[in-house]
Amino acid sequence: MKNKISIIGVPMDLGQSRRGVDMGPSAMRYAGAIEKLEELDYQIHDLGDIPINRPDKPTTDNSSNLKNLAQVVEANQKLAEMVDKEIEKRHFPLIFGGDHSIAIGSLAGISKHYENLGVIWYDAHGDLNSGETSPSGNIHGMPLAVSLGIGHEKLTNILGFAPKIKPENIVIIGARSLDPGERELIRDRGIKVYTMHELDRMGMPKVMEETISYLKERTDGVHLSLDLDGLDPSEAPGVGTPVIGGITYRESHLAMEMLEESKLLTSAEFVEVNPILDEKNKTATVAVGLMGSLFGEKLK
Ligand SMILES: NC(=[NH2+])NCCC[C@H](N)C(=O)O
Ligand SMILES: [Mn+2]
Ligand SMILES: [Mn+2]
Repeated sequence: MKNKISIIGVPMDLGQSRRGVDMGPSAMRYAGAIEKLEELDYQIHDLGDIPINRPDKPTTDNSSNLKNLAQVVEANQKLAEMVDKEIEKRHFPLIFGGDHSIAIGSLAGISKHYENLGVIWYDAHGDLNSGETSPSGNIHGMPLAVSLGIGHEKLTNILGFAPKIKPENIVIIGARSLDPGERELIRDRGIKVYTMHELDRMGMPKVMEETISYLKERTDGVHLSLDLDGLDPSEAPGVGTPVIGGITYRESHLAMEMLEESKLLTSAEFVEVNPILDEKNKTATVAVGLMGSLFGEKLK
């Protein structure tokens, strides 16, 4: 029997302020995501895109500085419910963003099914802000904190429980732009982080070996949340918050291949692809290439 992957597109751009990232799911489909996974002999269930309620102009909640809070909550609620159902059917959820605020819904739906869900956060950023520490009010800078139960109650309490994950089950890879409040949280909660400094010193093979054995010991499922801005902007230019000095294309493929070999992953998402800021759909193409490695494309 073929393994089943359920693809859910989330055309969300309300978690940040640059338009176009809502076209990420189409860009990845256009770059051949479905065909690639089918070639790798998976049975694909493409559930299409979740409808997003778009306000005429950006809204800010009176009780907080969070932008478009109501719409972000609504979309993540829907996403969480869909992900939950797919896992119940024993399908592997693969989510296409959209900005990174959608990880709130993914993690809500997934974490219902695990005691100790592990999370690999492949990103230039920590996304560990809350309303109090955020420099921008953009919810895409908050999903990892929200999943730890930190932040606005409407976000932390999606599906009616919090927290979704434990700090010791998180590994951040590729960080190079952390706000002061995020650094504090990482220190206080003991979150494992491989910054670009560690990547340079240790190399990707060692970083992934350590990540895999660390998560293998303590988790019963692992979600990969891959923000394309984790890669260097020369190789993935179509992102809203690029930071130079990132992970290379080759290192990223190796990371995906090592994850595939580990058989640890139980869900994944690819986020922050913005075709308007891209060069000829390069970033979506990189994302689809990485999916290939993650799902077993290599010469054996
Ligand atoms: N998912 C992302 N690209 N996040 C970028 C966050 C940038 C910054 N730390 C903020 O809170 O606004
Ligand atoms: Mn990022
Ligand atoms: Mn991110």
